[in-house]
Amino acid sequence: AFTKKDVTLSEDRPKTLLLQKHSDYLASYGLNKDDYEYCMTEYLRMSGIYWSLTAMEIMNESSRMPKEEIIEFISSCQDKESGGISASIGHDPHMLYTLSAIQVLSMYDRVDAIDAEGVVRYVASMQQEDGSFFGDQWGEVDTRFSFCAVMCLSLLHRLDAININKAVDFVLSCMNFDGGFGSKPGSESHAGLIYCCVGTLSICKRMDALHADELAWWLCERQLPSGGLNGRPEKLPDLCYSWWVMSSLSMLNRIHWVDKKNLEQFILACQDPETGGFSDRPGDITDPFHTLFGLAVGVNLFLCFTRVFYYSDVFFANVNRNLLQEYDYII
Ligand SMILES: COc1ccc(S(=O)(=O)N2Cc3cc(-c4ccc(C=O)o4)ccc3N(Cc3cncn3C)C[C@H]2Cc2ccc(O)cc2)cc1
Ligand SMILES: [Zn+2]
Repeated sequence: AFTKKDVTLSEDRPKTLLLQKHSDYLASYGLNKDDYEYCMTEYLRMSGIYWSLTAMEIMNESSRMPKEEIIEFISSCQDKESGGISASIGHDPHMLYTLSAIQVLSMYDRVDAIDAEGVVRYVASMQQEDGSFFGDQWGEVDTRFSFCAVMCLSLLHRLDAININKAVDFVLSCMNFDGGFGSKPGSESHAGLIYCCVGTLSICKRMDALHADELAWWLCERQLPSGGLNGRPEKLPDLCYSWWVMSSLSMLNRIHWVDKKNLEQFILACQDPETGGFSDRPGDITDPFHTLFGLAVGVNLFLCFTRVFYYSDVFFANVNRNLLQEYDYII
């Protein structure tokens, strides 16, 4: 049966970045602790804080976030015994939330608020004989956790704590004939995992090992007539894939292979002028996750930043303030 493979953008879609709306949306997210979505996302709270803070930083509005409360929360989420950090108080430590915590503390320059050596010990303890990384004590392997490990240790200036060559060997063992990467050896190529693998190789200074042209070709093939990008062939476009694809292309210095004007339209159409925030596709419910990635790519594309747009830059969101001023985006 024929299934819809793209979306059509409506005429009355937003045509500019509604930055004040997004700032208000993120500032009020989580104020009402009984809010349904807030309660349902307790299991990823640490990452939710990271996504909201980074989005606010991109808009130069991070002063609206409760800094001291966040730092206190992170400190109480570190597991004293393993050194790892959990998504919420009383949850199990995990590589995903350990990275989010270190990214937030790095943005606040408050890594001193936790036992950094304990974090290093936890991350190193997750590396396996084949160079891969577990996500937590239960032993799930995924190239996402390779990225978490090297990004986290890079922020702590402690890459010496793991076997870099074996980490690189495992990532390369996940490369497919299309130049892309999956979660494990033999897994099909997926834009989110390509971002993790390219980011890992970039931090390990092994971009030479990539088949850059084949990979960039597969990435720019993600763009659909609506301007949006999907994560795999035959899938619907989804805003967050704009980030996974565009950041990967940026690291490959082939960002010009995508139709930016078309993509910009799709990104702006994913804004909700009522609630504020971005959703995965026009008309869906907005969330902090898609709001970060919509802003990260939107602000870059829309303001035509010349600077190379790297995974680490967006995490520090050291956005060029005067460029935002130039486009009178100061809110
Ligand atoms: C709504 O269903 C999901 C499915 C998976 C997840 S996830 O945690 O595995 N994850 C991140 C993610 C988060 C949200 C979300 C909603 C509210 C908040 C508050 O901060 O965040 C929503 C989706 C989402 N996904 C799922 C997704 C995104 N686009 C399409 N889908 C199906 C991504 C998912 C995997 C992930 C990606 C990056 C990352 O740093 C961590 C996890 C979360 C909700
Ligand atoms: Zn998405």
